[in-house]
Amino acid sequence: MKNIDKLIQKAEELQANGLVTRQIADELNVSRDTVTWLLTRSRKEEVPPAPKDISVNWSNIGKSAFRLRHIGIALCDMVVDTMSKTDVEADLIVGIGLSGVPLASLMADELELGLSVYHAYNEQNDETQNRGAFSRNFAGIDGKSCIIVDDVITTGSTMKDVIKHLRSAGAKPIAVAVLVDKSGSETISDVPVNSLVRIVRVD
Ligand SMILES: O=P(O)(O)OC[C@H]1O[C@H](OP(=O)(O)OP(=O)(O)O)[C@H](O)[C@@H]1O
Repeated sequence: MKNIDKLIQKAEELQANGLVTRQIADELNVSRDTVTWLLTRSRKEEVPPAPKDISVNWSNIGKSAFRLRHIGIALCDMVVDTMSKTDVEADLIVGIGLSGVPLASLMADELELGLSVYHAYNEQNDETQNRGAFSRNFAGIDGKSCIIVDDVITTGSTMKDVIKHLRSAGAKPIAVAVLVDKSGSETISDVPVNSLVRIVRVD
């Protein structure tokens, strides 16, 4: 089966299980436009050209704590390098749930920093609205300098949300660290983005 057919099948399965477009997009690490396209194609309707998008599957890293730890160390190295060019010292790693949290936890351990966790929620009936909160089970963020960790940036909207929440709570987001940045951004809301892989379109 071709990769595209596998994606269509997975999108259909997730839809049948009650997930909305945004959730399917998050699960497949593609944009919402791509999910709409995949589902339209699956119904054999006349389809517009496919959106320009890339599906990221990092499960060969995520399935092994050993691999994840080593990837986390590589990301720490990048972040330390970036931060050595500034006077700012980090206090906290903020992991974005769910997929950013294992990586964030390993990085907090490696850098001997506190660990905070952000739950990204979206409104049930409004796929355009992101809402989120910091978990009370982890470190508080007030006044802290934070490195935000996630697996993938697709549109950047989750990251913008976290940065906004941190600032409004009096914390200072000083760096973003992700495995893959599909937005190709060097900064998001003026915070430098460190990614192991940055995808930049040339067309
Ligand atoms: O840049 P964006 O378009 O905002 O998309 C990126 C976000 O989507 C995924 O999270 P998701 O909400 O699926 O949670 P998950 O970590 O449980 O997969 C991913 O882990 C990022 O947090």
